[in-house]
Amino acid sequence: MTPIDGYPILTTAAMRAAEEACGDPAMLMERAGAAVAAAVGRLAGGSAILILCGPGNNGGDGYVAARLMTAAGHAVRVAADDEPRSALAIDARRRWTGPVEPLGTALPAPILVDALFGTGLTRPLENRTAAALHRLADAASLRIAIDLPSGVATDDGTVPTMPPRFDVTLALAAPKPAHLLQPAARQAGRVRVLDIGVPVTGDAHVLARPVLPDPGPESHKYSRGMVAVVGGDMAGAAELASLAAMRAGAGYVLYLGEGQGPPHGLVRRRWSPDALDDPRIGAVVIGPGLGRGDGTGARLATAIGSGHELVIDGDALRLLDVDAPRTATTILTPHAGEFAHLFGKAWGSKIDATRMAARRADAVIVHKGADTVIAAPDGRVAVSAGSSDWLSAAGTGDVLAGAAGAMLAAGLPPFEAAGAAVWLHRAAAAVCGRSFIADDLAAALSRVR
Ligand SMILES: NC(=O)C1=CN([C@@H]2O[C@H](COP(=O)(O)OP(=O)(O)OC[C@H]3O[C@@H](n4cnc5c(N)ncnc54)[C@H](OP(=O)(O)O)[C@@H]3O)[C@@H](O)[C@H]2O)[C@H](O)CC1
Ligand SMILES: [K+]
Repeated sequence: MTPIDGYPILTTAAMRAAEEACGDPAMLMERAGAAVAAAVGRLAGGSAILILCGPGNNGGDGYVAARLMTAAGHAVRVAADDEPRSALAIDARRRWTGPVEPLGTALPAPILVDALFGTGLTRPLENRTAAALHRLADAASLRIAIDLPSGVATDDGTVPTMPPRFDVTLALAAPKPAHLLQPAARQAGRVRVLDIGVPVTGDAHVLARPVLPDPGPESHKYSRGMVAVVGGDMAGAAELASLAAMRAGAGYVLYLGEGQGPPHGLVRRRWSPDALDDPRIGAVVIGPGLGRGDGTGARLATAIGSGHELVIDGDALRLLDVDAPRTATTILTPHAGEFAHLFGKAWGSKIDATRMAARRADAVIVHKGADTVIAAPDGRVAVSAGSSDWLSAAGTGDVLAGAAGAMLAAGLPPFEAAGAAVWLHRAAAAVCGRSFIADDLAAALSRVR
């Protein structure tokens, strides 16, 4: 049972291709069932287990696990409505010698294992199946989904049928998009990968802890990275971005706008058209608090023309022409509304849509949300799992933009810089707990850096 950080994310088709490349499918199901049996056995302790089996290979995994756990001394019952249809599942069912109860009348058990549907779900669950799943899940004290909660669409994280909320989902071989994308991801609970000997690769990964450069004896403020934050109508937002850049590790942050006061380490200067003419600037952050008034378009044009690496956020995203050529490395940080404004109606999953947008804009895109997706123009994707719902507050996006500026100025390539900023932002939110404010979040970056 491995945490998912850093794992490749596989779609249904990619998972099938990986399985096929592995040879004997019966051996794979036996391995999957054995891995499930070991994991569920550990989670269950001595409690009784009820396994719900569907007609496909997800159900087949359930029958194999039931057989192996019974042999290991666990109290296991099986419930199913449909006879198995795939050859593998038929064989797995044949080798389960215990009774199979109807779903509708099965009594609950403390440990519920959902092996109804996995990657092969093609339509909503029948009402009676969904009702039985919810009834039995509600009565259980631990709910475990095999591969995926039954009812979610593997490749885009939509929910043709809303499953119960599981405590643990055991992803076979690799996480799938539905383990990360909302609303499905919420229902999966903690996701752990079971290694079943299928090698998996891909260009989309679960965001992993970044390797961040630490200062050394030779370091000085400019070598740690100089970030310029372009201010505008709302000083507070740009100041938050500035503070976040400092807390994320930038050696020198220059705030170009109105306003006075702490922190005293922040260098304040009025905006002027030549304000960015400093070769020591490593990254420019523009958008937080920029506003949409007169002169904001000119500030954005100056930032883009400066040739410095860019983080474009907030109001600047409303002014940006994504198709206009830019020479500088760019990170764009849209939330869903800004993404729709920039790129129109999304096609496919959030992963697909963000990847296409990154190609089109020739920029790294941080498509924010409870399931933040980061994509690079070369097709690489990282998805952030498990961020705090308390991040849904004003100013948290400004903090992310500032952190991204610090990572760029520190010399990280843009895809890695964006991923590092998202990681730090999420980690800072985790240490802040509940009902924190954006200022707390910025301050907490120092604790997780
Ligand atoms: N990852 C691995 O290496 C391994 C994964 N395994 C497991 O296999 C499943 C995928 O198995 P598959 O048989 O492709 O799919 P499912 O078990 O999810 O279900 C497909 C069957 O269910 C029918 N179906 C689909 N949707 C519904 C629905 N809403 N209601 C009723 N029936 C439904 C479908 O029939 P069709 O009519 O759509 O053709 C199929 O009969 C994967 O998730 C893993 O658990 C293997 O063990 C090997 C290793
Ligand atoms: K399942």
